[in-house]
Amino acid sequence: MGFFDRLKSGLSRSREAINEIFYMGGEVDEDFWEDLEDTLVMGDMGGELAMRVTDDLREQAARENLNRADQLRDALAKRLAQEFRTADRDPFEDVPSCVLFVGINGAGKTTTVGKLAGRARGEGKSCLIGGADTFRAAAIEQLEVWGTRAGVDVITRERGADPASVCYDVVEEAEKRGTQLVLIDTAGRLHTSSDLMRELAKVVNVTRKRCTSMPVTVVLVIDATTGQNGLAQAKEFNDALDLDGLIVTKLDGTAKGGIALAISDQLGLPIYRIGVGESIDDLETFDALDFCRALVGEGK
Ligand SMILES: Nc1nc2c(ncn2[C@@H]2O[C@H](COP(=O)(O)OP(=O)(O)OP(=O)(O)O)[C@@H](O)[C@H]2O)c(=O)[nH]1
Repeated sequence: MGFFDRLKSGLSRSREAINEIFYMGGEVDEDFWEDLEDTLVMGDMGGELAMRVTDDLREQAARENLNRADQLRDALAKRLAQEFRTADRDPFEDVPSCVLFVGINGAGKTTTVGKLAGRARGEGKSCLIGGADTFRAAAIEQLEVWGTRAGVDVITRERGADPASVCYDVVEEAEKRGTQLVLIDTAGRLHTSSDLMRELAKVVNVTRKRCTSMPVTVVLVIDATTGQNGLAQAKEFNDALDLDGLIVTKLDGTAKGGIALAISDQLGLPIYRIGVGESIDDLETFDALDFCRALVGEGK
């Protein structure tokens, strides 16, 4: 299955709900607008965004005399796409670059680091992975497996070592080697644990301070299937770490997809990549219009 089909299949829950209103009568009436707004809210986009988008589309329909639902489908995708923030810079393309990955347990950080390292090597970029998850021996092993798969060296320390010191080591080694892309995996943590968040802030600050030779980007990896709770998570991480952007994983799963939009919009953060599967190639550059067409049902 190609990337777009995977994304479409992952977003089928949201799309089916939207399909229902588009197929219902055909003629746009008051019920259509109400149903549209409700469906967007149910798709995890949040009430304010759903209202704003519905109101704008309603004005457009009146202005352009679009009175059949099927005429509005692509207009909806285009309108939703405008809500995503765009990135000034792509931290995986514009090298040299150092990227720190943060997020709750199981969000997909390690997998994403592995996929990005594989992609970088495929493009002929030099890459180094830092394993700053020193809490779990299994986490270090998992990262090493990904490093071997991608053909990229992993710098880490023994279990229990200070994670900030790993960042220090990996930046030093990257500078010595002239590495183009540094990817640092951190330990998963609950956004509600203030001690762990403080420790993570230290890791981020040490890296930002130590790494003067290249820009440091802090990326929150978020599992799209977490629904509305994802927004609360993202807010906590952003408050503690001043995030630069997002990677949304598991969009091939049973995600509603709207949460990606809600977070990007509310926190003003771009989405750099999306994860659409577990294997090394299942990562794509985010394209807002493609994403919204998969969500709304107007595929390429
Ligand atoms: N379907 C699907 N599964 C994914 C995706 N990304 C990651 N996973 C799976 O999610 C699970 C957790 O991924 P990890 O990369 O270990 O997550 P993590 O954030 O590093 O987890 P911690 O080390 O506990 O913090 C694994 O089983 C991955 O294969 C994705 O885009 N799609």
